[in-house]
Amino acid sequence: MKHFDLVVIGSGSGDTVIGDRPAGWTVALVEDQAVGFGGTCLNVGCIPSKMFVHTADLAEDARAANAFGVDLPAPAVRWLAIRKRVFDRIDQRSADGLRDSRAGGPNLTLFEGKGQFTGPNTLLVNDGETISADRFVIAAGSRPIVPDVPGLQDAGFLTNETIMRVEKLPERLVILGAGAIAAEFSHVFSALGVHVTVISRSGSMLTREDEDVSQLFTGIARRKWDLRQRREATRVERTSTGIRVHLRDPDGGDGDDVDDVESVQEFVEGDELLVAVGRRSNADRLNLSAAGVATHPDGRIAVDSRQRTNVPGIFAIGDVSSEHQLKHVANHEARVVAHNFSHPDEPTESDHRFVPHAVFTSPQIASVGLTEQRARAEGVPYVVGKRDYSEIAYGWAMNDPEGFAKVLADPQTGRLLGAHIIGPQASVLIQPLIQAMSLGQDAATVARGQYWIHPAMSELVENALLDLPQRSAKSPVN
Ligand SMILES: Cc1cc2nc3c(=O)[nH]c(=O)nc-3n(C[C@H](O)[C@H](O)[C@H](O)COP(=O)(O)OP(=O)(O)OC[C@H]3O[C@@H](n4cnc5c(N)ncnc54)[C@H](O)[C@@H]3O)c2cc1C
Ligand SMILES: NC(=O)c1ccc[n+]([C@@H]2O[C@H](COP(=O)([O-])OP(=O)(O)OC[C@H]3O[C@@H](n4cnc5c(N)ncnc54)[C@H](O)[C@@H]3O)[C@@H](O)[C@H]2O)c1
Repeated sequence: MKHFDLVVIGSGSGDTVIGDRPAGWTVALVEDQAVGFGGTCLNVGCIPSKMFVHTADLAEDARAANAFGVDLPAPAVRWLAIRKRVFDRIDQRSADGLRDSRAGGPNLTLFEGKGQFTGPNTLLVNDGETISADRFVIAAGSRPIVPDVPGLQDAGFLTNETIMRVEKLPERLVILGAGAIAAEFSHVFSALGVHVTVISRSGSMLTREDEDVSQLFTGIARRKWDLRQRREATRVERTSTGIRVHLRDPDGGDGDDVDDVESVQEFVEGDELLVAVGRRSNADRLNLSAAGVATHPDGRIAVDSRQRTNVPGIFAIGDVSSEHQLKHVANHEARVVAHNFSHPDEPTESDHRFVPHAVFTSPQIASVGLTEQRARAEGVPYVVGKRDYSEIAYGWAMNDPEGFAKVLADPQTGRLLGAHIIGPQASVLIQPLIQAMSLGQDAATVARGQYWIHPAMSELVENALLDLPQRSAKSPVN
């Protein structure tokens, strides 16, 4: 049996651990290429989706140009050219990674196949070879949840793993779910001219965002897409004209009422159906019971702040264990593990206090820290500052009528508790607020302790901070 200092399962964020491993360690990477070498973010997640989002933004801007006095023809969309631009780059990067890992190099061996534990120190690869190691890092990611809706499997559906590679742009797309993936792909496909229907179980889209953000975005979504609110899928069928999803009001009664509700015959139909109802940890693919690794009730591997599982020598990072299914969190956790391997006497811990995220839809959304509804529910005292894009000079330039930045601060200390932005470049604008929270700066220091370039869009952030009640503000500097 081959023995290694370290075995890493998963080539997504697991790759960072390998890159930063202590000199001289023998390492095995086990990867079954379920989504392509390099994992979700590279192949079927963040990176290709944002390349499509940028393309969609261009098409949307072209349609909006006449409001600025520039008349452009309606964009003609060449789907295969759009897809080729994205995947020529992605597939090359994935292939390069696979080639380099196959070539190995000093002390690196790639095992291509599915890894499953047979004990706390042993892993069976592809039902063939068993390898052993002193340490394991499980970076096995997550996969789309497929809800148990009658007819769904037979009718056929897309997930984030397949939708970006369809051969033909559908004329009509139905999306089940109203979270991050739904919001991003609704924007992508509607901007490319596809009729989009979104099925939301709750009354809103993006319900985990701050209530003001979710409410504004839901209103915008209703104008742009066929948003079916408070609806759940009861049955899916393929008809001669497409894929039909039968709907009912989730509060419309229990299962016995399905017939009554279906007699109303509410359904939506598309040429394609995207299922985007969340993602679940791949921990169940690893035969963890053989190693004795504990999991949470939702299936995620349980880890401590150093990413250690309950079994000595077994670590987990990223979507397989994290409550934040975000690439920057997976990367952070990978760096913590790698650091602690190299510096066992000066261990560091993962910092999940201020995890930001952005939803790259239209308008963009970015957020960090407490939402107002959570502050209320947890009884955290707070004050609010808010500024609309329409109140700052660059917002006039952009013609943005609705977007805003909202900050929550501690009324006593002036420390920021949360920040939420909806509007152009939200994902970039929020960064000084993430920095302030992470480095413990109070709102007044951030607002007045530096210059803000005039008339840049960042004045939105400055003005939201200045809108906080004065008691959390110190004397102005700039
Ligand atoms: C459509 C979409 C868009 C997203 N956009 C963003 C974004 O904009 N920003 C952001 O921060 N996050 C985004 N995310 C989330 C982000 O992609 C994930 O949080 C991140 O990729 C998780 O990385 P990971 O290393 O934990 O897992 P992965 O990258 O999924 O890596 C896991 C790897 O393990 C392999 N594997 C699994 N089980 C086994 C096994 N038993 N044996 C061998 N190999 C195995 C898999 O094949 C895979 O390659 C997005 C996700 C999706 C789906
Ligand atoms: N820009 C980004 O950072 C980004 C983009 C896309 C995805 N992601 C990551 O990927 C994860 C998965 O994205 P997602 O959009 O699939 O999940 P999500 O958790 O964001 O949203 C899931 C949606 O599905 C709904 N839902 C859940 N079960 C349902 C059911 N049985 N029937 C109908 N609706 C149901 C929920 O109410 C919610 O609206 C996200 O949580 C996020 O961490 C990140």
